Amino acid sequence: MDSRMQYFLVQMWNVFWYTSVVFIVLLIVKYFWQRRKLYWLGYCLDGPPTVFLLGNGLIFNCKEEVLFQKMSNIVDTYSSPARFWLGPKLVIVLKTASDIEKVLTSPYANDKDDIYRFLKVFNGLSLFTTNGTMWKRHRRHVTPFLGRKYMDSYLERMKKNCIKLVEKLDNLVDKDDFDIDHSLRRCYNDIVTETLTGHNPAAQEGYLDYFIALLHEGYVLVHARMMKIWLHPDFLFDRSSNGHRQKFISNEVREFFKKSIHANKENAKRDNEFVSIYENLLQAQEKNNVIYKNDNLIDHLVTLFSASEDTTTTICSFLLVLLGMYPDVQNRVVQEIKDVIDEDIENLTFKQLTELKYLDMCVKEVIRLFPIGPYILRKLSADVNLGKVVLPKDTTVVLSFYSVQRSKEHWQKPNEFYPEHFLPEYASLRHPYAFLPFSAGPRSCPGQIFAYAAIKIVTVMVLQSFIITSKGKLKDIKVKGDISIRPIDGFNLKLRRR
Ligand code: HEM
Repeated sequence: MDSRMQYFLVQMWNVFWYTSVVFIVLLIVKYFWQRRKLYWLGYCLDGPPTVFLLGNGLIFNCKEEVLFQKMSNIVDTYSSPARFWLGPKLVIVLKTASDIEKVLTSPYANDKDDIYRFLKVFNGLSLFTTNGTMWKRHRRHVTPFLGRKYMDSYLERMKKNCIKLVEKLDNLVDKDDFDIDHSLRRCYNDIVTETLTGHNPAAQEGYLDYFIALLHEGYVLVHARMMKIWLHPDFLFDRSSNGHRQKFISNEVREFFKKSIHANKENAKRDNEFVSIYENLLQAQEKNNVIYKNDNLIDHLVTLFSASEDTTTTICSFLLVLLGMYPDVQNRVVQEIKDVIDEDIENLTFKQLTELKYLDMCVKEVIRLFPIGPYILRKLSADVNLGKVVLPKDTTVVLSFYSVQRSKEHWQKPNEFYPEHFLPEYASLRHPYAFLPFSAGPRSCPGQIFAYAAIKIVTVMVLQSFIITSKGKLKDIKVKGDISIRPIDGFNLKLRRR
């Protein structure tokens, strides 16, 4: 190769190299520009003056009085166009019942924060991931089928699966401590899938263990992405091994629902009494195609499934472990079950479940201590007046339900398992926004009736057959948080035949 040719090639290489560098820099600038509002500068009301990292931003924790003095400055700065466009997103963490009430009753706090976009990979366009009119349409479409009217029919399916659960647990009687989460998760996967699609996937026979493990991996990936700034760029994440894995899991989940719907159609001739949520959604869509048009009902199924399977399993596991730690409470629940239902599970109705008032108090106390959604994020679509200060449009508010549900101001024994917190005489005096496990307002959880029914029926049937014992006390439970809160050491307990 002569020297001119060599010179030419070197120059070409340099051009290629510098163009690539400029191109990559431009891509990074474009990404940061587009996503600039995903970087937080936050202020947390009511707390010692510390700084902590929440997901992808710094939150300055300071005393409420100090913050409100500073607040007018902050709000003025954010109202200036330069800071508004160039500065990081403004995040305010609210921890008091009255502040949370003002946000949740405002018509300008119904939109989810941008960070929920990472759920789209699983949930598509559905309740979790949409805002505005599209969200309203989905909400009107889905919520009726989670109402009281349908509970007796769902209860029949729940009972059948609980009978199987009791059979399976019978093999573990008098054995060493074991983690109840595994058996409950299988049971709730059967309950939820059957309610949603009409098909029972036989999770309790072990047919779904691989799928359950995949699901958990999927939840962990989504949560990690929400929390870690370096996993945010789609361009990089989609090409990473985690990105490929997430896509694979998402496809598997969707395939699972398509197969379940198909399997139910095959079985429909044998059992045509039960109408699944999918069939109801389909009928409603056919009747009101213009209003309810959603290209993919699978998005709704995946959303309802992911919203219910893990939450009910986790809360019920916490409840059984706590009943094992507090035998007096367990005995009271057992007595109440005898009084209201006796042994007559076959004829058990949804109404009877609602009459189990003490069990209800126990479930509430567990969700108070371990709220599955310890905080939620909303983006304000207009200024919201907190009284002391006006939060500007586009602020992200973090509503910390965990703080308010453990606050001395509202609870006699904030860090203890004390179902009496929910005695009507105490509950009626409490601030209505001091207990918000299902959030409140138009975007509150539409599945709470279903959740209470599913948790109560499993507890009733387990307690009718077994005495639970678990070691330690509430204070010994150390929790970790991924997409839900769960104990680091698992939900360990021991069973004896009752
Ligand atoms: C103990 C169980 C449960 C708890 C503690 C719980 C809690 C919550 C909370 C706090 C929210 C608000 C989230 C936010 O605004 O970011 C929510 C939303 C939601 N939940 Fe639940 N949930 C539970 C069970 C269920 C069940 C069983 C279903 C369905 C059958 C369900 C379906 C949903 C849906 C679809 C939303 C989104 C609502 C919307 O944005 O319009 N949840 N849940």
